[in-house]
Amino acid sequence: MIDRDKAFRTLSEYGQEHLMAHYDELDESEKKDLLDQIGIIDFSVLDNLDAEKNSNSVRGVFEPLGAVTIDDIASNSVNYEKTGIEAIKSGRVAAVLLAGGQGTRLGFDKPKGMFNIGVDKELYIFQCLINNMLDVVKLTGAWIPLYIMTSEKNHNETTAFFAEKNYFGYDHGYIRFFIQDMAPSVDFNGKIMMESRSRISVSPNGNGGWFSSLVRAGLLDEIKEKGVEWINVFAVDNVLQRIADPGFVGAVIESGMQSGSKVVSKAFPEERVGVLCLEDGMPSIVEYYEMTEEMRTLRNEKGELAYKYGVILNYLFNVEKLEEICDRKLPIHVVEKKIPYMAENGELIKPDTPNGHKFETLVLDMVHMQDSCLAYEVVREKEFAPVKNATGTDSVDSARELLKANGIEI
Ligand SMILES: CC(=O)N[C@H]1[C@@H](OP(=O)(O)O)O[C@H](CO)[C@@H](O)[C@@H]1O
Repeated sequence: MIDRDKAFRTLSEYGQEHLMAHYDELDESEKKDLLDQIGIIDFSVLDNLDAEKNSNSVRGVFEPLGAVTIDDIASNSVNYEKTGIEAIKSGRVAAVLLAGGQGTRLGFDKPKGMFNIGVDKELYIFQCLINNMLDVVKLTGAWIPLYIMTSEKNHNETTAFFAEKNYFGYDHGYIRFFIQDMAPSVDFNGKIMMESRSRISVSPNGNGGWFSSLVRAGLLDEIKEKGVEWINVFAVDNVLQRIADPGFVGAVIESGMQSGSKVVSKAFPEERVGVLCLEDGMPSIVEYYEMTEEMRTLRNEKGELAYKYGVILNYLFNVEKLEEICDRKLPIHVVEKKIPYMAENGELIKPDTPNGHKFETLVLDMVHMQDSCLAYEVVREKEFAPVKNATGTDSVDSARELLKANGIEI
């Protein structure tokens, strides 16, 4: 633990002395709690508030990137699957589930994966994902090591839930949990916010933090000891996605590329998915909110969207390459958010409009650090049912329809 003076020096270096304004009024355990938080926060992220204007907004020259299409895959599936099954059977494939988030946008104040998407029966989001993995376990006869990233906010609830549900039938010897690192939240003047007199406002540092958090948790050694070569990283919110999909794994291995990304053909220009493309000749993803109107709507000579391959947040990375790039800093995205904060009178306020910034690294920036990335096109109706909102597009309702259409009882 750092002492009071050291904490104060660190804060003054970054103009954040106000975090200790109430220090003398705190009891001993609160004092310790506050100093512990100051001790672990990486204050250097604050530098991005100025640097942001320069670094993240300057992008290279974009070009569309081709994919192995649904038709290509159909004609090579036997071959791809054979290669993928071999890799899975020999323990060369693991999976990482990004589950640090809460179900806030669904109106659900628990880990998102604990949301029950079932109608006539219980069917949790986590359960859908595990069931999808169990299909591959059945096919290959091999358990795929699964690493689940939680956050400080939802770790205890998530681990207790999995234990209570007996890991939904997955061999829990193959499941490990690790906690995502946190970053502080700031107001529009760059001052870190407080949630109470002894609690600094922090939030998970974006889904790009998964690899460094995994390394910090000491799990990379285990991954290497097991002989894992490929890691399939996937998001919690797509209940139809295939995980450690032998066809995808096999196609990436056969292609000789360093990484792979599952993609869908975008349904319409404004669809809220990032697009996989080339930036200065290297694979890159441009998020939906970063795309220019021209990039969103440009058509090729066939009349299709030029940037048509949307990512579904299901990537395959090579462990050796990840180790090589892990010392390189991922760009930090400064994102406007609604951040609960303590007012002058000590009351916790939950704002209705954005009132500050959070700092996030994004997994998609790791794609730009790869020499190559195979875009692997999947059938959206079969593999893409994102649960982002309570109703409407990409919602609980639309995901339920898609689950039913795929013969899954809900
Ligand atoms: C930072 C990140 O990984 N963003 C992802 C993620 O976006 P959301 O803003 O979380 O919906 O999921 C999309 C797929 O549902 C994917 O297209 C996009 O690239």
